Amino acid sequence: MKRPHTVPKKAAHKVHKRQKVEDFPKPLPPKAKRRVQLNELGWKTVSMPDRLEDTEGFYGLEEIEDVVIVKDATTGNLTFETTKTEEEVAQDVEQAWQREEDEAQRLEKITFGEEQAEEEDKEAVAKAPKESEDVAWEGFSDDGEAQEEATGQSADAEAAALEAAVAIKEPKTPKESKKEKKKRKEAESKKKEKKDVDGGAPTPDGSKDDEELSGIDDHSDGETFGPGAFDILANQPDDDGDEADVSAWNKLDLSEEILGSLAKLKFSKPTDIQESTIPEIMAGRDVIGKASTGSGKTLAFGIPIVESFLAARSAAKNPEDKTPLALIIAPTRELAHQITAHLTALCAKGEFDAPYVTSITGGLSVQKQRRQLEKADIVVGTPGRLWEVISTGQGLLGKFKQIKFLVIDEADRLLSDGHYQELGEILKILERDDEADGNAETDDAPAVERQTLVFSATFGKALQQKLAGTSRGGSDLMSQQQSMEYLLKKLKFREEKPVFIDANPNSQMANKLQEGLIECAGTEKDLYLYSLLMFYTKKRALIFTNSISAVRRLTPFLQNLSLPALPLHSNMPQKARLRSIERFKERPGSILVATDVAARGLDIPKVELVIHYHLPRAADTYVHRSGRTARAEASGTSILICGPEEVGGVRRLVAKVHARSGEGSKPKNKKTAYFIRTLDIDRRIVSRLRPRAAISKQLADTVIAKEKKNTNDDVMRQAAEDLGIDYDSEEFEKEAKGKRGRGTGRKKKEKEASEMSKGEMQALRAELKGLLSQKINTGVSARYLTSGGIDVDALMAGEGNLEFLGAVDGLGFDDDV
Ligand SMILES: Nc1ncnc2c1ncn2[C@@H]1O[C@H](COP(=O)(O)OP(=O)(O)OP(=O)(O)O)[C@@H](O)[C@H]1O
Repeated sequence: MKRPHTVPKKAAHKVHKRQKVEDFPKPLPPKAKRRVQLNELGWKTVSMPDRLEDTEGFYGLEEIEDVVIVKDATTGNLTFETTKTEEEVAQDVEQAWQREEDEAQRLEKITFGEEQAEEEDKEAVAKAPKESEDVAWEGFSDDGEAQEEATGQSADAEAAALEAAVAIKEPKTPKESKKEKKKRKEAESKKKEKKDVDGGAPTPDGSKDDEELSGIDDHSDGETFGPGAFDILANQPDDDGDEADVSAWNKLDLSEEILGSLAKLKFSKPTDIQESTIPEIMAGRDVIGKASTGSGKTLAFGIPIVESFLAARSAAKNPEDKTPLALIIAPTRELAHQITAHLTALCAKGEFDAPYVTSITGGLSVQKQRRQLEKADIVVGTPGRLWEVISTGQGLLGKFKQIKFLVIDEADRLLSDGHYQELGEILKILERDDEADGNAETDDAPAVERQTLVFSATFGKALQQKLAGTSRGGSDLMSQQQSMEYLLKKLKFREEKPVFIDANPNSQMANKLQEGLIECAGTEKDLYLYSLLMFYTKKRALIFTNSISAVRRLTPFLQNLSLPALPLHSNMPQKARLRSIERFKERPGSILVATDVAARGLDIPKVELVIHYHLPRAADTYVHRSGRTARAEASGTSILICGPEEVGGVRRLVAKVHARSGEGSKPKNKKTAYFIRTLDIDRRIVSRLRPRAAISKQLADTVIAKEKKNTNDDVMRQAAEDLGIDYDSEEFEKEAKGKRGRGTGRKKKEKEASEMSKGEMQALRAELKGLLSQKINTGVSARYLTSGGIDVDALMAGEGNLEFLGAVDGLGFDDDV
């Protein structure tokens, strides 16, 4: 039996025609049939052609043998029966787990680039240093501006109002005391001694040891995805063996182990949010932390958790009684894996026994995750899978009730309507009084003093309201206060007043982000997207859409135009999601076309351009999407493509996002007129790109229509087989004809597209190839792609993209904002 779209087929008995009946051995008595649940069986994955996986039109196929579908004649309900014994089924399941583990390990090897390497030269590759695309990270500026913002907040009337709800703590830069200085000096000299003893000495071939090279300890279990997918910290430029001077961290009273890790990572100083939250968390306070995107919030809560792990090491328990120390909840799988990788990498750089950090997310085996939980110190997960695993596992409830840290990352998202349900269940069980429940399993569990830590770049409720919504009334202050009250209500903080730390009170957007918009007819967004990407060739770009179908359509549209586009959306199989991110990260100049599943938290180095193909549905989404670029010290650009009717909404949105900077729509600096600048694309160039864009769109639509038709046919055929009737697609279509309704025009187009012949498609591809080989030359006279952004010298010299005469930089933005 295959799922999702095949019916069970009994193995055909091949009987030799001339064989006599009496030659057969006596038939075995029929095996007893047992009713089974499909999700309890050991399904085998059916390999699919790459083409299908890449278009992401399928979820993948799995098959199972010896299972028949039984239909109840009266109710029509379907049940499933097998002749296998319980042991046989258990064996199948065990084998399925094994296959899954093997597959995960294989994937991980691909991630590390090891599979091919193994064939070529195992040893040489194992020793070779991994290439890092990153430039040295210089650390955050500690200049007066940030200080001013911070101190400005304390005097702010808003702060007084908020204080009613939470204890506000201003970010501060404490001066190093004599004691601290002494401690720092001691630590530094100890570190030096240690280095002198064991090291930093290169291995004979000049490379570093394996652990340091790999960056992330993957625990060899295949489910904590390794550096390839999320080598957040492994990207940091520490390959030269040098360590940074980390004396700027001393005021935070961190352990030598963590200081050692930070030195190796070359994180020479804490970011504002780290500096202000770490001491509070280490002092046992509940903390709500707000800071702009890419400002290091993960380590702001991660470092104190690891410190707590290190402090508790001596009180090691029997592994059987092991309980996780921290539970970190994030809204998406990718973010959960990234946080896991981030913390694992922090510890891998240190010289201590690292805590076991594991991800509990959908898309991977539940059983295996349960096993991993048994040894986990830090658990990072998405609410749905966490709830499933905790609530159905044995003894896990009691263990989780003893966690010492509960972290809600991207809290405004997780606590918003529509996402809260499963998180709410988790919170409920964590708070539940067992004695009242009579829950014997956890009666012995001691009451634990748990710290609750809540982080995000956006907290204002107004930011969550839809653009078209009613957010005009009420100031941002009110909404922020409301959202704090909301948080206090939903989360059971241990303290009456958790500390609220806003590291960037005057701005939600990253410092070095430049914002622009391009106006075009709604029907021409594809063309303008292509034009923009042609202009920005070689920039790593992230394109956001509001729907999965748009991702499915735009990816082949861009690929047909020879642009390296990759898809990312929540309906893709998990391994394909990870693969897309990995490729996006590896290949300079690649393009990720994504839904908002990529909007929050993802920390992919060197994303230089974010394009909003669809307008974000809410202002907070705009902040988070745009925050995928201009992270840490880097600069980046965010461009909205909008139809004429959308421009007003966009301006409102941007005004709202920048409202707290206190400048309204005043100029950001002398050169840039407003926070967001309208980009004046040269329409002549766009019109020269139109023919190729049109053909590419036609091809992409055709492929999708054909796939859709095939999938529909399969589904109909299965339904027909289940019902015991014949399915004839043409007959079915004839019957459907005449039933006219909404979407008939679209369906007609789809049908036409799905019927395009191979020859016609080949002809279109050839035509497109011809067009792509031509230069788009407008002559070097008037205006170019955008006013003021063209490097005319480069243009004259024929530099930049060969297919498209134009500079690749500029776009009328200033380099330093
Ligand atoms: N002290 C530091 N010095 C230098 N780099 C740092 C420091 N702390 C964190 N980073 C790096 O900064 C980047 C952004 O960190 P992180 O992902 O934690 O940001 P964030 O604030 O959680 O962003 P978002 O709001 O988008 O989730 C990461 O690549 C991380 O390795």
